[in-house]
Amino acid sequence: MEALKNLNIQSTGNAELEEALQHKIDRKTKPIGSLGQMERIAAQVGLIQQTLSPKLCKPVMLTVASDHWITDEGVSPVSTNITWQQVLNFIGGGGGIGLFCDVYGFDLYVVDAGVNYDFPEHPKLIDKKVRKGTRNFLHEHAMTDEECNQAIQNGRDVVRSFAQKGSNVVAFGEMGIGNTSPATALLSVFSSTPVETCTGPGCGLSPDGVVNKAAVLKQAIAKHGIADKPEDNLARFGGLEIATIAGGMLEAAAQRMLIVVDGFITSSAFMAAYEICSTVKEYAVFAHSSKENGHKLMLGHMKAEAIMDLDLRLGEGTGAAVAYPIIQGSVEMLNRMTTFDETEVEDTTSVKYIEK
Ligand SMILES: O=C(O)c1ccc[n+]([C@@H]2O[C@H](COP(=O)([O-])O)[C@@H](O)[C@H]2O)c1
Ligand SMILES: Cc1cc2nc[nH]c2cc1C
Repeated sequence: MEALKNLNIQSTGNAELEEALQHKIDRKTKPIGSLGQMERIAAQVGLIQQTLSPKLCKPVMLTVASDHWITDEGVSPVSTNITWQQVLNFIGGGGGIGLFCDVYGFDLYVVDAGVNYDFPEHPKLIDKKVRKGTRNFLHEHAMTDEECNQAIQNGRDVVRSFAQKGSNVVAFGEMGIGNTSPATALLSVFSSTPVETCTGPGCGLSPDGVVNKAAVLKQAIAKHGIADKPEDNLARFGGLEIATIAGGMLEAAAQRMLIVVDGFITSSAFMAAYEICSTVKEYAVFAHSSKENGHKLMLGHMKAEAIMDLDLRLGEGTGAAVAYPIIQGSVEMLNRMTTFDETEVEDTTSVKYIEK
């Protein structure tokens, strides 16, 4: 696929720096390893930036929106009008993501990847509309190869433009009524898990509705079959926002940016990117474990460790924004926490913690 050519993602691996980062963390006035996942995040950001003193600059939140005509099959409990209405809400600073970006210091942009609405121009809205809504993949592929390619390219272009403006942290979220269906289909396809096990209520489907949703997805997967190439599965079962986010994540890794992944749908985009190039995982932190059924399965499939579990299932990027202070704290710990060498605290680094 054209949009995946000239993609150069380098491993962050550097044994010498990794050891130096670990030593720096171990000299802090704390028992060895006692800041747990925060230590791993600090070392990861150090490796991404190839420094003992990383800095988080100009964090940007990209909430990518699209509609999905699989909704014609009754797979979502709410009207597709919510997608465009929420886009307008977000760019005005509203909704969960508008609020949390304000609280946690993210510069929020909404990317229109395929919303069924003609928006007026707005400084916070990036027009990358490929078409009005992903096709109903019960009957035809969700995207043509060209549409999927365009969406991936758009994601890459948007992220590159922020890297060029000095952002080295990019969080991803999404808005799209019906988009738990493509995310669920991708989970089933990529993890070889029965689709019934992957399917959940999305934004509030009834138990009968969930049974219908799983049946629709099962039929769609049987109709199109599973392709060898991840990008072909993305075109068959994905969504325009999912493909745009996947492209954005791949570009973020190529630009050595830290990627903050939100919930179920954003993680499905990450999973597609991961299937395309698994090195992308070295650049990603997973904000939270969503309440949507398949998310824990999805994270497990990628051996990914989520920062928190707050029973969130809103999407939009909200979990990524809420988790960000933990990432900031991890990096500040590496840079600014006192050490045994500069305080009067007795050095306890010879004490080893034995797991029971
Ligand atoms: O991020 C999540 O984990 C998450 C889980 C369930 C639902 N959502 C949001 O709900 C919408 C999709 O739900 P649905 O039922 O219409 O497929 C979409 O706008 C997502 O942002 C998000
Ligand atoms: C109101 C509403 C807000 C959302 N935000 C993300 N998905 C959503 C779904 C609904 C229904």
